[in-house]
Amino acid sequence: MIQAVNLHRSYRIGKKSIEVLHGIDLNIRRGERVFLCGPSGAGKTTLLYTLAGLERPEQGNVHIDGTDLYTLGPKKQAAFRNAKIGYIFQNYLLLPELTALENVLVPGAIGGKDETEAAMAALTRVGLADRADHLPAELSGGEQQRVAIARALVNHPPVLFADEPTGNLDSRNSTEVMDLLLGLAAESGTTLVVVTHDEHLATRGDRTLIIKDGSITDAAALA
Ligand SMILES: Nc1ncnc2c1ncn2[C@@H]1O[C@H](COP(=O)(O)OP(=O)(O)OP(=O)(O)O)[C@@H](O)[C@H]1O
Repeated sequence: MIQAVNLHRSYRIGKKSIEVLHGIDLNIRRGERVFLCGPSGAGKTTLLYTLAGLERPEQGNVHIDGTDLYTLGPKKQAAFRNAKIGYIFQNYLLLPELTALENVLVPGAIGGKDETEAAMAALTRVGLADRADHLPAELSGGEQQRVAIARALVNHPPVLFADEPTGNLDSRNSTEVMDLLLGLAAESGTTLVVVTHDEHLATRGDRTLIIKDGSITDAAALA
């Protein structure tokens, strides 16, 4: 479902260029749940952005469901992402001036009865139907994260990326949010890639990958 070949990405800081992704190859099967771990600054977010079409690699390519992401023009790529890819950003990234319902509506073509129904259905799936009119500031961290999950899933994407979805939550909320994410993904056969620092949570998928020094290793291979 997700195939990455020879991904290279570096950042220029002053005069220095630092290579963050060092020729990464990756194959993730349809419906597989993969956890991605690694030290802070190892490149987990950069890899997720690159796999999701949000950051073009300097070398290499990414195929999602058979489509070569970075050969698409900007409009086609945006439409492809909207249909195929859900993304849960680090720190929720909800728009503070919009209600929970309006935040979930953001990925759709704004407005229309069907979109509102779909957004309400997504909020219901994450247990927040009664909070639809609340602003993010009126919600707890766990609730905000659930709104972000509803937003990522509103279009029923076959692929879902989640960057530290429990990073700001206490352990009870972390378990609840991870249960929800894994449950929703299992219900619809979603391919799931989750970045986490939490080694306990990282064992709950089908596979754990470790990124270190710009390269990726299967955790099972290290065991
Ligand atoms: N836009 C940018 N410009 C310059 N350097 C960047 C940029 N984005 C990331 N980096 C650098 O690339 C490296 C990898 O960053 P990335 O955010 O991918 O790491 P990470 O593994 O997700 O870290 P964390 O676990 O702390 O979130 C870091 O050294 C970071 O400082």
